[in-house]
Amino acid sequence: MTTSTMIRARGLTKQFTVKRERVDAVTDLDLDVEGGELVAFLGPNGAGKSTSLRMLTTLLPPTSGTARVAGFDVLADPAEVRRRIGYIGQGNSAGHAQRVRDELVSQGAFYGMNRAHAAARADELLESLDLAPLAKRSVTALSGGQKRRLDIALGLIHSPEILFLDEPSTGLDPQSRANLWQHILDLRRTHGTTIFLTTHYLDEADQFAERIVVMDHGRVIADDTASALKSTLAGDVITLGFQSETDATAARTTLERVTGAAPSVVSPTRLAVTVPDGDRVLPLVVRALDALATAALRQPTLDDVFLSLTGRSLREDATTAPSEREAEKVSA
Ligand SMILES: Nc1ncnc2c1ncn2[C@@H]1O[C@H](COP(=O)(O)OP(=O)(O)OP(=O)(O)O)[C@@H](O)[C@H]1O
Repeated sequence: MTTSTMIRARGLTKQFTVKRERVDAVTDLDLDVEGGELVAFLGPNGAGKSTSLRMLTTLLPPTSGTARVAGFDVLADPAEVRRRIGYIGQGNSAGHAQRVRDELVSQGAFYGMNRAHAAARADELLESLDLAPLAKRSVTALSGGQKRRLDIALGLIHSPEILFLDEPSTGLDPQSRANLWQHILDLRRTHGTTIFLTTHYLDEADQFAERIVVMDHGRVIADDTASALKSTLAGDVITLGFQSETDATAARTTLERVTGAAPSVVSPTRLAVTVPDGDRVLPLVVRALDALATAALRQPTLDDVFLSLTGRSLREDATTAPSEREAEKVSA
């Protein structure tokens, strides 16, 4: 482990037993994160992201395997790990009826900071997270986006070297999401904080994280930059919509013959196929398929990467059509 390695996990595994059945939540997680990296953990519901985060933050003991975070072993030295990390879970940590600034100062006291030090740090964070005008407001009177920013301030009060965020932007409107991301990026730029977060929003992971770790069924199935992951799918994605599941199923053989590529099932009535030269292939596909309802051509997204790795879509609502250059309607 080099001095700047912030996370080093080897064979990290967590099994739960639910009604005598074994649940393999995380299996053999190997992970190295260097100081200053911004890593996004992606995966469908139940993939094992939160369980991984909870093991790395000492909240959950692993069934087997090891992890060192900020230089300390999560099992042997949990207190040392906690001193050096911030963790913001899915629920709100900021839930009390205290005033915003008082909540921060109390949190500092929890970490053993003296009052003057905690107050000075609270003021610094209120400023950098755009919360200064709300310092005297009761926490319960904050909006969702403001509360999430306060959560982040609470996680940062003791100046951690690494910040873990579990779905920081879930439930926020697009403007608050963009604002929150601005703050996360600023933090990294100004303090060099290592940031490890989970998200369901593929677009924000694509845009902001320099490294994407994809998890499925408790295992890491991809780990690279967004552009490297997408470039493994060199070419264009043709997405086709059908009136019925029967039509979609019947079209698969023809589609494979015309394009020379195996189609993926996006939803019961939607197929996708990746081809090197979409402009040339799309008209051939449209001519060959009678029962086609919609056809669209676009660049690959992270969802296409997941689809090609697993045969399933990462979108929570896989039946929702993508907005990008959507559907030239070709037949009814
Ligand atoms: N305390 C627990 N007891 C039993 N099973 C659990 C427990 N916590 C998680 N699991 C199971 O472990 C698996 C992984 O769950 P986890 O919450 O880590 O997934 P996730 O990727 O974070 O999902 P989401 O995106 O929905 O938050 C799931 O099958 C889940 O039901």
